[in-house]
Amino acid sequence: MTAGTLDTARIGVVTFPGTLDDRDAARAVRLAGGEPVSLWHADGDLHGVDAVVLPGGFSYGDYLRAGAISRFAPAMDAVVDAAKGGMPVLGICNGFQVLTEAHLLPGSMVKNDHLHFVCREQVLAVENTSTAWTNRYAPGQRITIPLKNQDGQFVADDRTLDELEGEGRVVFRYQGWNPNGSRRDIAGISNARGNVVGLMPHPEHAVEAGFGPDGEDGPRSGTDGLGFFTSVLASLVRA
Ligand SMILES: NC(=O)CC[C@H](N)C(=O)O
Repeated sequence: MTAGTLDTARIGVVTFPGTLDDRDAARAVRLAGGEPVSLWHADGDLHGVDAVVLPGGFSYGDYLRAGAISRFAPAMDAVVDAAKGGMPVLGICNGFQVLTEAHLLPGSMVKNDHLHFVCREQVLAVENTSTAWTNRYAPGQRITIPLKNQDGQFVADDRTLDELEGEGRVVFRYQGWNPNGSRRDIAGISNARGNVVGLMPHPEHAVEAGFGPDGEDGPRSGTDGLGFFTSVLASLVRA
Protein backbone atom coordinates (compact mmCIF):
# COMPACT_ATOMS: atom_id res chain seq x y z
CA MET A 1 0.00 0.00 0.00
CA THR A 2 1.27 3.48 -0.88
CA ALA A 3 1.19 5.78 2.14
CA GLY A 4 -1.62 8.31 1.99
CA THR A 5 -3.67 6.48 -0.64
CA LEU A 6 -6.84 4.48 -0.32
CA ASP A 7 -5.38 1.31 -1.90
CA THR A 8 -6.51 -1.78 -0.05
CA ALA A 9 -4.21 -2.41 2.88
CA ARG A 10 -2.75 -5.90 3.11
CA ILE A 11 -2.95 -7.25 6.65
CA GLY A 12 -0.92 -10.40 7.38
CA VAL A 13 -2.31 -13.05 9.72
CA VAL A 14 0.34 -15.46 11.04
CA THR A 15 -0.52 -19.15 11.47
CA PHE A 16 1.56 -21.24 13.89
CA PRO A 17 1.00 -24.95 14.52
CA GLY A 18 -1.91 -24.91 16.99
CA THR A 19 -3.31 -21.51 15.99
CA LEU A 20 -7.14 -21.51 16.11
CA ASP A 21 -8.40 -18.07 15.23
CA ASP A 22 -6.49 -17.16 12.07
CA ARG A 23 -9.55 -17.59 9.85
CA ASP A 24 -11.69 -15.37 12.07
CA ALA A 25 -8.93 -12.74 12.09
CA ALA A 26 -8.73 -12.85 8.28
CA ARG A 27 -12.52 -12.53 8.09
CA ALA A 28 -12.44 -9.51 10.41
CA VAL A 29 -9.83 -7.84 8.19
CA ARG A 30 -12.01 -8.48 5.14
CA LEU A 31 -15.18 -7.19 6.79
CA ALA A 32 -13.33 -4.00 7.76
CA GLY A 33 -12.31 -3.45 4.13
CA GLY A 34 -8.73 -4.77 4.16
CA GLU A 35 -7.10 -7.64 2.30
CA PRO A 36 -6.02 -10.49 4.59
CA VAL A 37 -2.75 -12.24 3.70
CA SER A 38 -1.95 -15.66 5.21
CA LEU A 39 1.54 -15.86 6.66
CA TRP A 40 3.13 -19.14 7.77
CA HIS A 41 5.22 -19.25 10.93
CA ALA A 42 8.15 -20.98 9.21
CA ASP A 43 8.44 -18.31 6.50
CA GLY A 44 10.66 -15.39 7.46
CA ASP A 45 9.25 -13.19 4.67
CA LEU A 46 6.24 -10.98 5.45
CA HIS A 47 5.42 -10.67 1.74
CA GLY A 48 5.07 -6.92 1.79
CA VAL A 49 2.12 -6.71 4.20
CA ASP A 50 1.25 -3.35 5.78
CA ALA A 51 0.38 -4.72 9.24
CA VAL A 52 0.33 -8.06 11.07
CA VAL A 53 -2.15 -9.85 13.34
CA LEU A 54 -0.90 -12.63 15.64
CA PRO A 55 -4.12 -14.55 16.27
CA GLY A 56 -5.37 -16.63 19.17
CA GLY A 57 -4.97 -20.33 19.83
CA PHE A 58 -2.55 -22.75 21.38
CA SER A 59 0.57 -22.32 19.27
CA TYR A 60 2.97 -25.22 19.83
CA GLY A 61 0.44 -26.57 22.31
CA ASP A 62 1.37 -23.86 24.85
CA TYR A 63 4.36 -26.09 25.72
CA LEU A 64 6.86 -24.60 28.20
CA ARG A 65 4.77 -21.40 28.45
CA ALA A 66 2.17 -20.01 26.07
CA GLY A 67 4.02 -18.26 23.24
CA ALA A 68 7.48 -19.33 24.44
CA ILE A 69 8.24 -21.48 21.40
CA SER A 70 6.39 -19.41 18.79
CA ARG A 71 8.58 -16.50 19.64
CA PHE A 72 11.47 -18.30 17.88
CA ALA A 73 9.56 -18.87 14.61
CA PRO A 74 11.22 -17.31 11.53
CA ALA A 75 8.09 -15.22 10.94
CA MET A 76 8.57 -13.65 14.38
CA ASP A 77 12.09 -12.45 13.50
CA ALA A 78 10.49 -10.55 10.64
CA VAL A 79 7.60 -9.31 12.81
CA VAL A 80 10.02 -8.02 15.48
CA ASP A 81 12.06 -6.12 12.88
CA ALA A 82 8.94 -4.70 11.22
CA ALA A 83 7.41 -3.69 14.57
CA LYS A 84 10.60 -1.86 15.52
CA GLY A 85 10.29 -0.01 12.20
CA GLY A 86 6.74 1.09 13.11
CA MET A 87 4.57 -1.51 11.39
CA PRO A 88 1.24 -2.03 13.21
CA VAL A 89 1.15 -5.40 15.01
CA LEU A 90 -1.84 -6.73 16.99
CA GLY A 91 -1.54 -9.76 19.28
CA ILE A 92 -4.85 -11.31 20.30
CA CYS A 93 -4.79 -13.68 23.30
CA ASN A 94 -2.16 -16.27 22.28
CA GLY A 95 -0.79 -13.51 20.02
CA PHE A 96 -0.46 -11.24 23.09
CA GLN A 97 1.37 -14.07 24.85
CA VAL A 98 3.75 -14.32 21.87
CA LEU A 99 4.34 -10.53 21.94
CA THR A 100 5.37 -10.60 25.61
CA GLU A 101 7.62 -13.63 25.02
CA ALA A 102 9.21 -11.80 22.04
CA HIS A 103 9.73 -8.72 24.29
CA LEU A 104 7.79 -6.46 21.97
CA LEU A 105 5.53 -5.83 24.98
CA PRO A 106 6.53 -5.89 28.67
CA GLY A 107 5.27 -8.25 31.37
CA SER A 108 4.19 -11.89 31.22
CA MET A 109 1.02 -13.93 30.96
CA VAL A 110 0.55 -16.61 33.63
CA LYS A 111 -2.28 -18.98 34.66
CA ASN A 112 -5.60 -17.37 35.54
CA ASP A 113 -5.63 -16.80 39.31
CA HIS A 114 -8.60 -19.21 39.76
CA LEU A 115 -6.75 -21.87 37.69
CA HIS A 116 -9.76 -22.47 35.41
CA PHE A 117 -10.18 -21.86 31.72
CA VAL A 118 -12.50 -18.86 31.34
CA CYS A 119 -14.92 -18.32 28.45
CA ARG A 120 -17.25 -15.34 28.65
CA GLU A 121 -18.42 -12.12 27.08
CA GLN A 122 -16.19 -9.49 28.64
CA VAL A 123 -16.68 -5.76 29.04
CA LEU A 124 -13.56 -3.60 28.55
CA ALA A 125 -12.90 0.11 28.55
CA VAL A 126 -10.76 1.48 25.71
CA GLU A 127 -8.45 3.83 27.59
CA ASN A 128 -6.04 4.81 24.82
CA THR A 129 -7.48 5.71 21.43
CA SER A 130 -4.28 6.97 19.86
CA THR A 131 -2.87 3.55 18.95
CA ALA A 132 -2.87 2.10 15.43
CA TRP A 133 -5.53 -0.40 16.52
CA THR A 134 -7.90 1.78 18.63
CA ASN A 135 -8.15 5.17 16.88
CA ARG A 136 -11.76 4.55 15.79
CA TYR A 137 -13.03 4.17 19.37
CA ALA A 138 -14.09 6.99 21.68
CA PRO A 139 -11.91 7.55 24.78
CA GLY A 140 -13.30 5.44 27.63
CA GLN A 141 -15.69 3.58 25.33
CA ARG A 142 -16.96 0.33 26.85
CA ILE A 143 -16.95 -2.58 24.45
CA THR A 144 -18.08 -6.19 24.87
CA ILE A 145 -16.04 -8.94 23.18
CA PRO A 146 -15.39 -12.64 23.92
CA LEU A 147 -12.65 -13.80 26.31
CA LYS A 148 -11.41 -17.43 26.36
CA ASN A 149 -8.12 -18.51 27.86
CA GLN A 150 -6.30 -20.29 30.64
CA ASP A 151 -3.13 -18.19 30.81
CA GLY A 152 -4.68 -14.76 30.84
CA GLN A 153 -3.27 -13.21 34.01
CA PHE A 154 -1.10 -10.23 33.05
CA VAL A 155 1.75 -9.72 35.53
CA ALA A 156 4.61 -7.22 35.70
CA ASP A 157 6.61 -5.56 38.46
CA ASP A 158 5.25 -2.34 39.99
CA ARG A 159 7.78 -0.14 38.24
CA THR A 160 6.74 -1.51 34.83
CA LEU A 161 3.06 -1.15 35.74
CA ASP A 162 3.61 2.46 36.87
CA GLU A 163 5.45 3.19 33.64
CA LEU A 164 2.65 1.67 31.54
CA GLU A 165 0.04 3.71 33.42
CA GLY A 166 2.12 6.90 33.32
CA GLU A 167 2.71 6.66 29.57
CA GLY A 168 -0.93 5.87 28.77
CA ARG A 169 0.00 2.41 27.55
CA VAL A 170 -2.78 0.61 29.38
CA VAL A 171 -5.00 0.45 26.31
CA PHE A 172 -7.80 -1.76 27.70
CA ARG A 173 -9.01 -2.36 31.24
CA TYR A 174 -11.45 -5.04 32.42
CA GLN A 175 -14.75 -3.63 33.65
CA GLY A 176 -17.07 -5.14 36.23
CA TRP A 177 -15.04 -8.26 36.93
CA ASN A 178 -11.36 -9.06 36.62
CA PRO A 179 -11.59 -12.50 34.96
CA ASN A 180 -8.06 -13.73 35.60
CA GLY A 181 -6.32 -11.69 38.33
CA SER A 182 -4.47 -9.43 35.90
CA ARG A 183 -2.56 -6.67 37.69
CA ARG A 184 -4.53 -3.43 37.89
CA ASP A 185 -7.35 -4.97 35.78
CA ILE A 186 -5.19 -4.63 32.66
CA ALA A 187 -6.68 -6.36 29.61
CA GLY A 188 -4.28 -5.00 26.99
CA ILE A 189 -1.26 -2.74 26.51
CA SER A 190 0.82 -1.09 23.80
CA ASN A 191 4.47 -0.35 23.16
CA ALA A 192 5.67 3.22 23.58
CA ARG A 193 5.08 4.09 19.93
CA GLY A 194 1.54 2.66 19.91
CA ASN A 195 2.00 0.49 16.82
CA VAL A 196 2.21 -2.77 18.80
CA VAL A 197 -0.90 -3.68 20.83
CA GLY A 198 -1.74 -6.90 22.68
CA LEU A 199 -4.87 -7.92 24.55
CA MET A 200 -6.41 -11.10 25.93
CA PRO A 201 -10.04 -10.73 24.75
CA HIS A 202 -10.92 -11.43 21.12
CA PRO A 203 -12.14 -8.55 18.92
CA GLU A 204 -12.11 -10.76 15.80
CA HIS A 205 -15.05 -12.75 17.22
CA ALA A 206 -17.26 -9.65 17.44
CA VAL A 207 -17.28 -8.18 13.95
CA GLU A 208 -20.52 -9.33 12.40
CA ALA A 209 -24.04 -8.19 13.29
CA GLY A 210 -26.07 -11.00 14.84
CA PHE A 211 -23.05 -13.17 15.71
CA GLY A 212 -21.10 -11.21 18.32
CA PRO A 213 -21.95 -10.92 22.02
CA ASP A 214 -24.77 -8.79 23.37
CA GLY A 215 -23.72 -5.59 25.08
CA GLU A 216 -24.07 -4.70 28.75
CA ASP A 217 -27.49 -3.12 28.34
CA GLY A 218 -29.11 -5.92 26.37
CA PRO A 219 -28.82 -7.11 22.79
CA ARG A 220 -26.68 -4.94 20.56
CA SER A 221 -25.18 -5.46 17.17
CA GLY A 222 -22.27 -7.56 18.43
CA THR A 223 -19.74 -5.70 16.30
CA ASP A 224 -17.74 -4.01 19.06
CA GLY A 225 -14.51 -5.63 17.81
CA LEU A 226 -14.66 -4.33 14.26
CA GLY A 227 -13.10 -1.01 15.29
CA PHE A 228 -9.69 -2.67 15.75
CA PHE A 229 -9.56 -3.51 12.08
CA THR A 230 -11.04 -0.25 10.77
CA SER A 231 -8.58 1.58 13.06
CA VAL A 232 -5.52 -0.03 11.52
CA LEU A 233 -6.78 0.70 8.01
CA ALA A 234 -7.29 4.35 9.02
CA SER A 235 -3.81 4.51 10.56
CA LEU A 236 -2.25 3.16 7.35
CA VAL A 237 -4.02 5.71 5.17
CA ARG A 238 -2.76 8.49 7.47
CA ALA A 239 0.79 7.12 7.57
N1 LIG B 1 -7.88 -18.19 23.01
C1 LIG B 1 -6.60 -18.26 23.05
O1 LIG B 1 -5.87 -17.68 22.25
C2 LIG B 1 -6.00 -19.12 24.12
C3 LIG B 1 -4.71 -18.54 24.57
C4 LIG B 1 -3.84 -19.42 25.42
N2 LIG B 1 -3.30 -20.49 24.74
C5 LIG B 1 -4.50 -19.69 26.73
O2 LIG B 1 -5.32 -20.57 26.84
O3 LIG B 1 -4.22 -18.99 27.62
